[in-house]
Amino acid sequence: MIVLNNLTYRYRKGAEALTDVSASIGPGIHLLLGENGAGKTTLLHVMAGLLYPSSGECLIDGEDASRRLPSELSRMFFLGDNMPFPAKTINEMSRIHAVFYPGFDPVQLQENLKSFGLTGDEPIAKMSLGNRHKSQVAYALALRTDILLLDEPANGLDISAKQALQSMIASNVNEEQTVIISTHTVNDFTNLFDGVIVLSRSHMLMAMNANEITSRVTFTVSSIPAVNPIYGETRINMFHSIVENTDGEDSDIDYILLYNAIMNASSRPRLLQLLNNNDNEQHD
Ligand SMILES: Nc1ncnc2c1ncn2[C@@H]1O[C@H](COP(=O)(O)OP(=O)(O)OP(=O)(O)O)[C@@H](O)[C@H]1O
Repeated sequence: MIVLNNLTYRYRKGAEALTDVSASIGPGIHLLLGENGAGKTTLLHVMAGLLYPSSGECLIDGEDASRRLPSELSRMFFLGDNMPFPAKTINEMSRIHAVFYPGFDPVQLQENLKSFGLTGDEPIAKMSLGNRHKSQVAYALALRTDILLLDEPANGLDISAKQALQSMIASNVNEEQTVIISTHTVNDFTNLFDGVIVLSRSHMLMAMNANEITSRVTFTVSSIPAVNPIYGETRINMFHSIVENTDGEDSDIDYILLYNAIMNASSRPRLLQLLNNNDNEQHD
């Protein structure tokens, strides 16, 4: 469980990147959304213990992330966008680095690499950006850490690699793992998420389980406008809406619609009121 308690982070030469952020994030695959500069990468860095909060705290299973205890570091992996790997190849990386991760599965690594058409022996320095990214994501998933933080994992991947990545995440991640994926391209990962976290302008707008969301609101698509929608958009002559869930039926979350609704100043108050109707920010 990742617990954020009134977490604030201010860069020395910059504005506040996280302001009084609180949430509890449990096992599952969580989508992290927010506009450019919202604070997503900063949040992932704080969770990984790479940045220390200016105030408040980030607890990973009760341990302060900023202490970077070796026992905790071996349970977590952060894959940043364009992160340098200290090895010539992914296979070398697995020999010198994966030893620190007790859950590492070398067979899984080879399977992951194969689904991207890679062997792991390609020199990282000579790989294209997309292929480097593929091999790094394949490696990160095979480490099987309890906490996995992925910053824009689909960046630079071609269409078929994005599809392979989605199936890889679905098949690699088990129920006990907590995976947070920051992305601007939600459609690269359909039907993958157990929860969603939205940051905007350094503030946490929501951190909720998918089933909590669908128990409170319903996502509809119809040829006529919905009655009393919380938020709606017209896409190719169809009305896509978020309405209050009054019949208890689950619907599939349209993450783009949800994000647009929460970023819209008119719909946000009613949406948040419905979503938080028990004032519970639990996200486990
Ligand atoms: N090293 C830094 N020094 C000063 N300010 C920074 C630094 N890194 C980020 N910031 C600022 O902190 C805020 C949050 O940045 P962050 O990179 O966390 O946002 P983000 O949501 O990941 O954005 P993006 O989607 O564009 O990657 C922004 O205002 C950014 O300009």
